[in-house]
Amino acid sequence: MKSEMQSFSDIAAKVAVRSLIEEVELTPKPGLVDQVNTGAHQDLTLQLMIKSAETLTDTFKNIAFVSYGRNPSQALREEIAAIGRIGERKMFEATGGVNTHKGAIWAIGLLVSAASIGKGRFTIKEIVKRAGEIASFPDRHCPNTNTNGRIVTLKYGVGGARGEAQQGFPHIMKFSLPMLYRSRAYGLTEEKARLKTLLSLIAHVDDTCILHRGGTEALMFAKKKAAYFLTKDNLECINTLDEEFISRNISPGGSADLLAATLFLDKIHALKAVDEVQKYELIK
Ligand SMILES: CC(C)(COP(=O)(O)OP(=O)(O)OC[C@H]1O[C@@H](n2cnc3c(N)ncnc32)[C@H](O)[C@@H]1O)[C@@H](O)C(=O)NCCC(=O)NCCS
Ligand SMILES: Nc1ncnc2c1ncn2[C@@H]1O[C@H](COP(=O)(O)OP(=O)(O)OP(=O)(O)O)[C@@H](O)[C@H]1O
Repeated sequence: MKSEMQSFSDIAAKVAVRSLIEEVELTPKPGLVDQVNTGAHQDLTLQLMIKSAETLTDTFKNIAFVSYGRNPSQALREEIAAIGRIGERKMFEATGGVNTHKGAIWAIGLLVSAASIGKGRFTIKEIVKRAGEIASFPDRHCPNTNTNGRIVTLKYGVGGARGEAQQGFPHIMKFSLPMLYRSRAYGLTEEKARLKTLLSLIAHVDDTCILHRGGTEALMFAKKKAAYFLTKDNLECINTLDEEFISRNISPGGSADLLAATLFLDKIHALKAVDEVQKYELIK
């Protein structure tokens, strides 16, 4: 029989991978890979994104397993960083060197770890708080390479993926989760609710993917346009935004990662209320 720790790790990994797949399958999305086009990307496809997500199951499972019932600490930070880096390697092997989910491994990896610290019983607020604590321990084994994110965070003085996590995912707590819940309560279809959730992120996140490709001008453009489309009831015209992003080479990859992280938190929270048998039914 499986231990509680093994069951939770299996479930958390399934929910994490499901969230990644649901993010990429959401269509339309401006500038991002979806079921209709590959957005502002020449090297990514829907199939590659799904394959990449599926290779990450063991990474998330192992992160949950080593985190179960522990407290945030330097030791835990280093253990999950090592697992996260193995995950990144597997992702690059599966995609032939293309970056499909680097930011997502980071954000969702931390959230999986935090949820597992609480043995699946934490509230969303507790999960993001613990994730922030883990991310705030120094990454002593981080290779000293000049990643796009690092170059851009220094150049423009923004927090990027690291800052977002260290602060306890403020854009999820302030914008995307409230938008998801409000849109559902308002009676929007789940698809539209998720699209609005994504737009709420693009309108506020200092996305290093956008900054790296197009600087401040592109970031300002993306934020302004997303805020404008959020005021529209008819979201069908989102295809126009997709065309504008593609023509300017804008890809809000950081917001896409945070959308997947939002879906992860929403699902993990929903699973708290059901018993073990129902859990497996729900995540099948
Ligand atoms: C912190 C990470 C993301 C590296 O960050 P860095 O900015 O140097 O890298 P890079 O530019 O290659 O990737 C940044 C990624 O974050 C996403 N992103 C961009 N902006 C933002 C933002 N504002 N908020 C959240 N995510 C963002 C993008 O999609 C992008 O893919 C991460 O790869 C890392 O350090 N991993 C080590 C393994 C680890 O510690 N894991 C622990 C948990 S699994
Ligand atoms: N649906 C999606 N479409 C495109 N990118 C996504 C999607 N979902 C998540 N992302 C995120 O966007 C990032 C890819 O962005 P990008 O290709 O700009 O990064 P890069 O490879 O670091 O830089 P560049 O391609 O500009 O040289 C991935 O790390 C991934 O986490």
